[in-house]
Amino acid sequence: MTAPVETRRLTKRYGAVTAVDALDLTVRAGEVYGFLGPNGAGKTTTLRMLLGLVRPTSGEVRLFGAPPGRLDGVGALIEGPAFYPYLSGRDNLRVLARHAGVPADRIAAVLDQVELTGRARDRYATYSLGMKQRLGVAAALLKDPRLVVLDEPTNGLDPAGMADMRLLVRRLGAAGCTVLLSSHLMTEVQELCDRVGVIANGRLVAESTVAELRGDRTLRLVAAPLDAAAARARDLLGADAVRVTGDGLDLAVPPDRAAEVNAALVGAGIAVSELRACERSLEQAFFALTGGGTDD
Ligand SMILES: Nc1ncnc2c1ncn2[C@@H]1O[C@H](COP(=O)(O)OP(=O)(O)OP(=O)(O)O)[C@@H](O)[C@H]1O
Repeated sequence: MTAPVETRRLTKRYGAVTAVDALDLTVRAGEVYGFLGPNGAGKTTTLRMLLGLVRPTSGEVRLFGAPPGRLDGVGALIEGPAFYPYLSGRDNLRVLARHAGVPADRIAAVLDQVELTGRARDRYATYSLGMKQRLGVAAALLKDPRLVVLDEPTNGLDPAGMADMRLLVRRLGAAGCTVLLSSHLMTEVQELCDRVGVIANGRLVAESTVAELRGDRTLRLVAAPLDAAAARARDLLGADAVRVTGDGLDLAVPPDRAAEVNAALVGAGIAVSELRACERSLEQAFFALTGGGTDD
């Protein structure tokens, strides 16, 4: 097992509560992996087990093939970063770098990476929440890790802070760093991640690319009269492929059949006012998988 992250049947019980239930997940080198689930699904517990902060009840964790705990090559922001409020951002990083045996020249590099160079001399206490969070990422990057683990990195941030953090994650990914981030925000995962693991009630209910999870693209049709449109579409595409929803039809066929569908309906004297390709949002896919929701 040499993937950045691999778990086998990873399980954590707290008394009667099974927080994480036989989780098998794999994060591949170089990808941005989104760990998605509603509050209380078991995300934080899983990340803490990955980092060796919580001992699993059973099952196994391997980071780059090794047991967790030896954190070289792994950077993490898992609980709110703890910094000295009266020290500057740079001095806080100096303290951490000294403690971790990291050369001092890394400090300027990581400040630059998280775009805090201009505010590096200011006291931590004067930072916005987004800046505090970015300093937390800077601390996680000090050792130039191959894997970065971020627990809900945009949680509590305002829209601008969220945008900054997402840009930072994208840059890390583009630079070849493997990123594992948890989130309860589907739009965020959809936007940022190459692959996603969906967790509900401690169980992994899906692990795939965002595109695979959304499933096949289909056609959406609005036409009048709708009954006649449905009948003609069933003749053409088969009854199973046609579903009446709201004021239109969902057609479970690839979008490249749009011209053919349009010609058939117009030929039958039906007025087609809308015909477009559509894909499930990750949200719809998530509902379909879990029957539950997130806070998005
Ligand atoms: N130390 C603990 N003792 C008892 N129960 C715990 C403990 N830590 C977590 N749990 C329980 O385990 C379950 C999963 O919690 P966890 O924090 O991992 O979920 P999460 O997906 O990270 O949610 P959130 O986004 O709210 O943090 C919850 O039911 C939680 O109450």
